[in-house]
Amino acid sequence: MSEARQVDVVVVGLGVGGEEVAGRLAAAGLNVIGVENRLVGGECPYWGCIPTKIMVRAGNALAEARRIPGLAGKSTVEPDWAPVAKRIRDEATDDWNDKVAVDRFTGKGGTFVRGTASITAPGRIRVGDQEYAATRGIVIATGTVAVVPPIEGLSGTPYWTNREAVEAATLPESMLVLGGGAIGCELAQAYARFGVAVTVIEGSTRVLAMEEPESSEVAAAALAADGVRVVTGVRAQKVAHDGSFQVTLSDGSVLTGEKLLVATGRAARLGELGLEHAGLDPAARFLTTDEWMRAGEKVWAVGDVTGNGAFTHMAMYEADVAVRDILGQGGPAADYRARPRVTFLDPEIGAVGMTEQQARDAGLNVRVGYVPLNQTSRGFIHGPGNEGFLKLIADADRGVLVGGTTAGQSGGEMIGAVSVAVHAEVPISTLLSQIWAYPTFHRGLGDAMKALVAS
Ligand SMILES: Cc1cc2nc3c(=O)[nH]c(=O)nc-3n(C[C@H](O)[C@H](O)[C@H](O)COP(=O)(O)OP(=O)(O)OC[C@H]3O[C@@H](n4cnc5c(N)ncnc54)[C@H](O)[C@@H]3O)c2cc1C
Ligand SMILES: NC(=O)c1ccc[n+]([C@@H]2O[C@H](COP(=O)([O-])OP(=O)(O)OC[C@H]3O[C@@H](n4cnc5c(N)ncnc54)[C@H](O)[C@@H]3O)[C@@H](O)[C@H]2O)c1
Repeated sequence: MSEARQVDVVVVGLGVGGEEVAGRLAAAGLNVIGVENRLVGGECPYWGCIPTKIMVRAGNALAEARRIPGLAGKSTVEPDWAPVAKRIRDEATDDWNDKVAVDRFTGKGGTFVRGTASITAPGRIRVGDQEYAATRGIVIATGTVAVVPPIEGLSGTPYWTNREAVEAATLPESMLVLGGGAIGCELAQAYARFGVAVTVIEGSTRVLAMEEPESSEVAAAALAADGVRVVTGVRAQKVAHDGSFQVTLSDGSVLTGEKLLVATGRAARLGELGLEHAGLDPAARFLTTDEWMRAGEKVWAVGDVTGNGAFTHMAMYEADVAVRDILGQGGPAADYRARPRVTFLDPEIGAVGMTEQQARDAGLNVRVGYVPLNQTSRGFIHGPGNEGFLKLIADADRGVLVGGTTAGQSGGEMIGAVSVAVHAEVPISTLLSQIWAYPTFHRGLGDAMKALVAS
């Protein structure tokens, strides 16, 4: 092994969070090593947000065209996956090539190392034969991978995760989806809109189980409207593959499909990082951090690996906090009260902060304002495709919103207004006196505010 190379910072994993940290520290003049064992940019641009939202955009165009009868005449829709696969391959991922992203990082003055990094001692990282001594510290941004549950027969089969589902140049005739969370639901609807016969198998009693129950109802109805079969409250017990998949469920029934997509959650793989050499627990599920993203002595962690919310905007947010801490710039520490999320179904389901149940569990004096979207002016105007609702959650004692859900057309955009209110703790009295443009979807938030104070 060659002698340890002295640097300021080593960033392990150059996904969304790591690339942001490494790039900004390098641009600030630090001597930064960025290590990535797959593609710089991580899951989001190559197998996550961007390609799946390209699918969603295409599927939504088909769905909107199918709404023309009754609204604007006749339509004939002939779905074709080829332009979607082409956009993903050529425009979004450069055929899964990260040269542009590597150049972006080195252009800021960083040193890129392709390989798998592990900690060998406090402040020390090894990649292959080279050791690095990081005087300022180490940033761990290694993300998560798809969880593959220990179901009998599954591991030996050619099941898909989000990666194969995103890389598919052609579509199967049928697909079973294990898991009705964000990944399962989004991919199920997108595939179904291109003619794939999709069945979602969700172990808990409802899809999108982390969100409001009303969100689960809207999501289940939307999937059903696109021909997706959703079975809930059953778990897969056995998987067999003989060209197609047979999945035996806990109620004894057997489902078949050409492909099987496993979308049962994500896990940080901490066991392979040598964390024990830095005084951290390699058996933990996630790396616990303080409000400055410090996981230990001269160790920071950002993104999915912290378990604070597996979203690109969370990785970027935590990266910003860590960078400011490393550079001694101060500013606000991490604050998770107004964590937004959007499930990109049609209708979109935006949410921020607490659900009603979370607020009740926290012992708050909860008030709820609820409005079905089709009872708002814009919902009525919109007609077909106007499913959804607006739900606001208030802490009546403090007179502020602590959460909300905006399900419907532009639900992901509408949640921005609720995010501001939760983040800035805008008094409900101020929100009530706000003027909401007519007839926008977001004007429904004014209706929900009135329903809240009347409740
Ligand atoms: C199908 C899908 C759709 C999604 N859609 C959305 C969405 O619409 N909106 C949203 O906000 N989020 C979405 N997400 C989540 C989003 O992709 C993640 O939250 C985000 O990528 C997390 O960034 P990260 O930097 O923490 O980790 P990652 O992007 O996972 O990057 C971590 C990187 O570290 C590398 N690495 C790991 N270990 C090592 C090691 N020892 N040495 C070197 N390199 C290593 C990995 O190869 C990886 O490239 C989606 C995810 C999936 C799977
Ligand atoms: N629009 C977005 O922002 C977006 C989109 C996709 C993914 N993501 C991120 O990625 C994360 C992971 O997504 P995900 O959908 O894989 O995970 P998830 O945790 O959101 O959902 C997994 C689902 O699988 C179910 N499940 C687990 N084991 C099962 C089994 N054996 N049989 C049947 N069902 C089972 C769970 O009950 C759960 O509902 C999300 O939580 C989110 O943070 C975000």
